[in-house]
Amino acid sequence: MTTPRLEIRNLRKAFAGREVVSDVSLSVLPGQVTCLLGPSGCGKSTTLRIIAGVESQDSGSIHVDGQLVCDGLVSIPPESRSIGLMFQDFALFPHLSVTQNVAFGLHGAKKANTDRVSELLAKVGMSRHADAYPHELSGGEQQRVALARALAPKPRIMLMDEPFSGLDDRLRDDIRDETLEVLKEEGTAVLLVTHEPGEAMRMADEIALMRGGVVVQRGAPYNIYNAPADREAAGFFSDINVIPSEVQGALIDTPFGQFLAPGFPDGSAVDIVIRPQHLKIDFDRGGRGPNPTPAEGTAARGIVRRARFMGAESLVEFVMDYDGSVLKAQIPSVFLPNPGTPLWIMIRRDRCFVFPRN
Ligand SMILES: Nc1ncnc2c1ncn2[C@@H]1O[C@H](COP(=O)(O)OP(=O)(O)OP(=O)(O)O)[C@@H](O)[C@H]1O
Repeated sequence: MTTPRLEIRNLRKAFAGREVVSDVSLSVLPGQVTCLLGPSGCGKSTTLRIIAGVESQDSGSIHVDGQLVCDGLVSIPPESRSIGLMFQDFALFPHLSVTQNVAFGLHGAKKANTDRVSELLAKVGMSRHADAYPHELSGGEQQRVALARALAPKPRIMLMDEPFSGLDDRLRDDIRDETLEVLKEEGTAVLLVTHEPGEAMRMADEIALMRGGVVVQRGAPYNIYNAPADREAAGFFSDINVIPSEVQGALIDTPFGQFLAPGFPDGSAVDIVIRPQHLKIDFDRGGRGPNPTPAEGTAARGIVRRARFMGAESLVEFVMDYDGSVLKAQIPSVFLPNPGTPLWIMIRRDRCFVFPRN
């Protein structure tokens, strides 16, 4: 089994008696990108600062390549942890050129350093700006130099805290992809903090979903998206529809047909959760609606409340006949029915999640 490049066990940290990191454990393999994803204030940055060594934990341990970096007794200083940092306010040194910025953290033979700086500037596509000063560069170019600077000493681990949030949308996608390519080439283990699910899905080999100081789920983006641990985890990645229901005899009766609910006791309240792109829509056919199908179950009628064109898809909201609740459907084409139109909705049963109601 590969030794994790970074391993965190049972990390805890409280500020003024309030625990903001509660029992966080995770590991990152060499060459792997793990995203610490969660809403603002859930303790992501604090976790990162503890790993970097600029904050100390109350308990728990951190190992790098199997070696203890800190626990309650030992603490290796930040500069000896072989950790590169790239934060949102990645400020380059304004009075140093691009080359000098990248070379800043390098010690040892001058020739080797010059080669390393050239190699990295080539990798991040900044060779022709080697003699420029930061104020002469665009935001994206500064970001590339910051990446080269952080990678120059060949850190074993790179910690990145919302590193792309200062960039505009179009540029951000390009820089993310380029950054990922360089990090993979260098084989660095990366722990990246973000509150944006899209960024985590794009960058991560593994996502650690954090909430209230706790990692609630870890897994590959595909698995987290398609098998969320709970209703909040499902809702963090996209809009969700919730159909509140009750279990009787391991079955849930809904306007969309029966669902299996093995393991739930009789009378327990559950939520059936489905993402808007997994609703299917059919026409009214003078009130007859569609025939039930085994895969999609029974259809239920709703009245269009609003339809919006979103560019690549359309978003249609329905007020459902059965209880007046609102369901949202995302349709991958231009589909803009008028408000008041009756339509029928089926839900893809293989895409539904059943969670106990909190
Ligand atoms: N030095 C500190 N002293 C007191 N409270 C702190 C300190 N640092 C962080 N906190 C608190 O700890 C909680 C978690 O903060 P943290 O920065 O780790 O969250 P985050 O998930 O990174 O959020 P964001 O995405 O907004 O940065 C917040 O409520 C914050 O106010």
